[in-house]
Amino acid sequence: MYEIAKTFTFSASHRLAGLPDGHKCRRLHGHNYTVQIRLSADDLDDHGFVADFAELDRAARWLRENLDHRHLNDVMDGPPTSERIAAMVFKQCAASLPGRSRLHLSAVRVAETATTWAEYRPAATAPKTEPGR
Ligand SMILES: Nc1nc2c(c(=O)[nH]1)N=C([C@H](O)[C@H](O)COP(=O)(O)OP(=O)(O)OP(=O)(O)O)CN2
Ligand SMILES: [Zn+2]
Repeated sequence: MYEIAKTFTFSASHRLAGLPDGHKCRRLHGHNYTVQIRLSADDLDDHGFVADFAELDRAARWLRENLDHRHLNDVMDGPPTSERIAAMVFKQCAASLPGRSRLHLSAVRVAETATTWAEYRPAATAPKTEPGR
């Protein structure tokens, strides 16, 4: 299987109001989010591409138009965690991809900081855990 990826950024504010009293993330704050969108295929097209990287630009349009410089609590129902943002972006990007069965949106990864990330991928393509773990 081949996989391509492109990374996008957006800036937004949020607060995670359901966290315990005193947790710093209950307070209004913001992040420069990084979103990596990954597209896979079992074979390549006539150009030797999984898909033109421009396909990923199109998939990310929703992200730029709907999340950049927004307050994420206003955009989402429920807590705007990285995990839930990744799932939301995945669903939106999947809907905007061309309807060619050769291509699969394999994962969306969201990072709030340089050292943390959360990823959403459909269960069918999730890596298997080792027995006994
Ligand atoms: N599993 C998750 N945990 C946390 C999330 C999340 O989306 N998923 N989000 C937060 C907050 O948004 C917080 O702003 C980020 O927390 P953290 O990485 O701790 O941020 P810092 O830059 O302050 O990191 P330090 O290592 O503490 O300096 C919290 N948890
Ligand atoms: Zn935060």
